[in-house]
Amino acid sequence: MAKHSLDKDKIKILLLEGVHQSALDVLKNSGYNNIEYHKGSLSGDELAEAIKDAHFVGIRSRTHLTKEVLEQAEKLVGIGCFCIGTNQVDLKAAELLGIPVFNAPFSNTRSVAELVIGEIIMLMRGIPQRNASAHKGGWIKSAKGSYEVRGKTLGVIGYGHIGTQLGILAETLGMRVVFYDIEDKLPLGNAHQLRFMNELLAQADVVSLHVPETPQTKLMFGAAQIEAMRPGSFLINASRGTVVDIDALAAALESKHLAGAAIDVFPIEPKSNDDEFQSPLRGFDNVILTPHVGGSTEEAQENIGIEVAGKLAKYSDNGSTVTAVNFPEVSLPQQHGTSRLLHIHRNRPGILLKINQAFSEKGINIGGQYLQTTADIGYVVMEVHTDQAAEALEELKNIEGTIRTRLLY
Ligand SMILES: NC(=O)C1=CN([C@@H]2O[C@H](COP(=O)(O)OP(=O)(O)OC[C@H]3O[C@@H](n4cnc5c(N)ncnc54)[C@H](O)[C@@H]3O)[C@@H](O)[C@H]2O)C=CC1
Ligand SMILES: O=C(O)CCC(=O)C(=O)O
Repeated sequence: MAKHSLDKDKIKILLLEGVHQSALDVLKNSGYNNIEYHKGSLSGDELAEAIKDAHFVGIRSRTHLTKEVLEQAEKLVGIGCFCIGTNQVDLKAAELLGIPVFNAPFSNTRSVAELVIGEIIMLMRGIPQRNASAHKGGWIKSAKGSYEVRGKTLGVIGYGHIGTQLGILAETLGMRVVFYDIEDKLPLGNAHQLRFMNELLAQADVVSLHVPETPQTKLMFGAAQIEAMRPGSFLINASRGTVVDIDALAAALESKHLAGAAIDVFPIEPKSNDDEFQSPLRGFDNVILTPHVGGSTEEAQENIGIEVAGKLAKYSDNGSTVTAVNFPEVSLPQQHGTSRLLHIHRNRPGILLKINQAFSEKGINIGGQYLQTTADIGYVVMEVHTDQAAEALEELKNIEGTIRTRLLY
């Protein structure tokens, strides 16, 4: 029978931001019932209080797990981002504290691509302003400024999982697709990669941004890029709010250089649905504003729940870190008849030697050993006879450079 260094009922899992019921089902089916569930995000003292005795935490994009928050979370062993973006977590701090971070790299990508397709059609038909007018009793029955998407050019910036799917969907509507990416990418369908972003901006009737938040993408789309877009074209951003200079965008809408925009992500987003949304883009009838719902569909959230909860349960059960975004990746078979020890340490020469020496001096036989490292940390998983597991754990705790140890079973 499997034994954990902690009884599964003592492993507290904190789930925030209303992650899908499927996550709870997976965790409960894996024997984890000590779950604290919150519909919204937490911050400040509330977050510190809830996370201080949690072993795992599950979040979406609103909860910020900074170095300070993580340092207060003394029991935390794993983080699940129930989304794609992991920029809301200080990944380096988590790594140095020996905490792997998992996400769902694909599960909501189709949902984002579908939303953007809908927005392209709505924007090119001038629907947002007609809709706004009709709500006020107006009636703009006119073809002026309304276009089919067929034959128009879509410029995709960031041709990854979302950008590629968007390109394929746009082509089925008869659009021509060009893209810009810092990497050489295989163009799908008839898409065409352009070497310079400005080439794309000069050609595109609609520009859609699908880059991750990195130091390089911060404000990468500012006044100069907006100015380089074709007069009367449209901008869509469902990537991250830090990528676009919102004031520059507002100015281009004000001057009518751009005919409209669809924005799903903002530099500052309300912490909960009860907080007011503030943005210089409020009040433009030709702008579709959505509350960061690009990936918020029932299908995506259910799949994300299953995927990320499964990764957390697997790490807790057998130490597997495959697909962790900040951690050495170790893929492990289930072990029978032995106990498994996890040891996370500062990556410096000789640690493995010290572990093996310590075990050898105590007569602890190692049945299996797996080691992976990053530049800063090492992650070693060992199998030992169950009778010797407790003694082996004590030995591991005393190895210089140890960040964290766990005995699984
Ligand atoms: N609005 C929403 O609800 C959602 C937003 N997202 C955001 O969308 C982003 C993209 O998602 P995926 O397509 O799955 O990511 P991905 O990692 O598959 O693709 C990103 C692409 O951007 C490229 N890239 C990186 N830096 C670049 C730069 N400076 N210039 C041009 N290209 C650059 C990469 O080479 C890569 O091809 C996520 O990182 C996330 O922030 C993701 C899901 C839902
Ligand atoms: O659904 C969410 O909470 C965030 C979606 C997102 O932006 C992502 O997956 O990166």
